[in-house]
Amino acid sequence: MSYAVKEIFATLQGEGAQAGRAAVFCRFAGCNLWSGREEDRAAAACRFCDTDFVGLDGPGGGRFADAAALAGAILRAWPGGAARRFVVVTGGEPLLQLDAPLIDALHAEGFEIAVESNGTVAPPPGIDWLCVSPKAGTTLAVRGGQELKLVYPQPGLPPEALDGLEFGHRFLQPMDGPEREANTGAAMRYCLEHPEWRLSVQVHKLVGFA
Ligand SMILES: C[S@@+](CC[C@H](N)C(=O)[O-])C[C@H]1O[C@@H](n2cnc3c(N)ncnc32)[C@H](O)[C@@H]1O
Ligand SMILES: Nc1nc2[nH]cc(C(=O)O)c2c(=O)[nH]1
Ligand code: SF4
Ligand SMILES: [Mg+2]
Repeated sequence: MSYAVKEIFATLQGEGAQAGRAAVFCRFAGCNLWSGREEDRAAAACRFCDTDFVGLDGPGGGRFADAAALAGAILRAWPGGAARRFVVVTGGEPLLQLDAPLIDALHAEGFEIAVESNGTVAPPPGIDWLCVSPKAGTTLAVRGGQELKLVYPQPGLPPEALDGLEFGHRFLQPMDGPEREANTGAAMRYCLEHPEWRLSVQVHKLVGFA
């Protein structure tokens, strides 16, 4: 299978339990919950997205003919040596494209593989760190993983609705947008009253990196 990739770049993970860790980000093009076009946002299943995942035109983006070609591009973007190689596969919705050949090729290059998913698509085996960020009104195809990261607040999806899921870490990530400050305060209050949840601030936006 070929892969449609918006961008590949190295930066620090800005969110969740791995925040601060060096990573190559591989952002796949396309999502099943929004076309990515502003004129479609109001009618989309996911309406608060902060990301441009349309097209192949970002830094390092393009169409990759096979897993070896994409894993090679990801390795070339890794700034460090052989130790602690870490790739964050995101999008768009990465589980529309991430498959066993790419997982095997990245593992063969020594990468630990993290995935950022909306949880509506069943993951292939072999992912080392699965972060699921559920979206109100959608049906989860995933019941567990390493990290649950709920954008907060979401009308129709209170944190309590996710009580039965099996994740090692639970984060509330304040919804960015015009209400970010108020949403951060609300998320803090929820975490204080429900200590099984922790706050995930999007460090890259605060510090000003990608
Ligand atoms: C752009 S998404 C891509 C991965 C996948 N489609 C998903 O939604 O999890 C990456 C992360 O950003 C979060 N996110 C998107 N828009 C956001 C916003 N406006 N404020 C805070 N987090 C946001 C998502 O919930 C997800 O955890
Ligand atoms: N620094 C940084 N950390 C991130 N963690 C998840 C991101 C994403 O867009 O999936 C992201 C991102 O876009 N930048
Ligand atoms: S599911 Fe993820 S990539 Fe898709 S629109 Fe929502 S936040 Fe953006
Ligand atoms: Mg982002």
